[in-house]
Amino acid sequence: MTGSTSATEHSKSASDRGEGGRSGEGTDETVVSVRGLTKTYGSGDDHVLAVDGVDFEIDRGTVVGLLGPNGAGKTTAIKAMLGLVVPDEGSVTIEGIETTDAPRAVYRRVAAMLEGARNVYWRLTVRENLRFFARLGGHDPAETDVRERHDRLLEDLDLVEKADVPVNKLSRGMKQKTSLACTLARETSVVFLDEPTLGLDVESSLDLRAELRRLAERESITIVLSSHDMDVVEDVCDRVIVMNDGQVVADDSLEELVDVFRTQTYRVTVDGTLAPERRERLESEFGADGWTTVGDHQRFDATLRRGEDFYAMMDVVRESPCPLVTVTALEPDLEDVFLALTDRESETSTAGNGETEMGVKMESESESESESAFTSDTESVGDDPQAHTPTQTEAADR
Ligand SMILES: Nc1ncnc2c1ncn2[C@@H]1O[C@H](COP(=O)(O)OP(=O)(O)OP(=O)(O)O)[C@@H](O)[C@H]1O
Repeated sequence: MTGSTSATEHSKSASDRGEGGRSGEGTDETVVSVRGLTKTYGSGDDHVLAVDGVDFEIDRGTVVGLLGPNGAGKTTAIKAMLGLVVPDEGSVTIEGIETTDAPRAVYRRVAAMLEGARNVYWRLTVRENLRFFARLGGHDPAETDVRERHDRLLEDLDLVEKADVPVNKLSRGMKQKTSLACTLARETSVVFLDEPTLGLDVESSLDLRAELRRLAERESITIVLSSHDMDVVEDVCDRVIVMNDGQVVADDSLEELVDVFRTQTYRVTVDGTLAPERRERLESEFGADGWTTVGDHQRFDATLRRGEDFYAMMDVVRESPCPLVTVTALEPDLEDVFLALTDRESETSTAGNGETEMGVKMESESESESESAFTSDTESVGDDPQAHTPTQTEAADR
């Protein structure tokens, strides 16, 4: 895909300059290392190449946004990083430990919030949940440092007043915050978060973003998050990895990625109305969108994949009987970058809540390799959490 290639090339050159690209040889600070990761589901004609030779490294204390359209391979990559999927080829290490060699040692170093509020025990209070999840990870909740950690989480996530309230009596946003607090209830090196701000009001979302930044900056926790809320990604992430068709199509600092597209997003205004065929051509060849009519003028926006596309697009406009009025360079946002990279503008669906679906969805997964103990943290307990049967690892770790 042209757009992807061009952006990746930019990323690589930025990386060569040491300005933000992170792929390459690991360093002492490398916490997550993914090398040549390949995973195929099924076989024969029905096989799906979900992840295709993915490489990246993540340094300690970095907040990484893993983005990509539906089916891009994000979930599979995350599951491989958690040790829930066995790669066909390649390897994943967490703090130097191969996930396939020592899954239990890896579980102690990672935590994940994969299904939002569904991973906590609704009949237990917020504090009881925190204590439970700390114990699950081998920490004694009565120890001073664990207690202090829980108090701080309650404080930071504005849950102090609700600490002794059963989770099923909380609002959706508070459940979500409880879930995040439980994910952080024990000390780990890496935290994977799927849509961490989903369902939160603006204030809670901002609190949570601040907490994530604090965790990364003060506690050097490495965070990998997926979100379809580009504001969250722009606010919280140091770095963005974009996947498409099983491959990494961009991996760079947020600033570099947006910079790459800064000179490539335009608003074009013409006098009159372009013919439908010409409009269709601008849409299909240059991704024109945002069509608006203002008085006698019509305008559209386009984020171009290559510099030379600008001239080609202007030729299409100039061939029309509508005189060109203005062309303005626009400041792109991460969503423009994402759409240009993944070439999926027309395919990107809109969820019922009006938000664009770009994040990881974990809920419908059920596969043979996922029976590992890690799922204990992510088990859906719905309305009857007490019915939960501890898995082997829960029992072993208690
Ligand atoms: N258990 C499975 N069995 C067969 N195919 C699978 C399985 N899990 C994922 N796939 C396929 O692998 C590809 C990558 O899926 P994956 O879930 O990793 O992508 P994703 O980027 O997380 O997508 P989404 O955002 O929709 O969750 C898709 O084509 C998907 O249909």
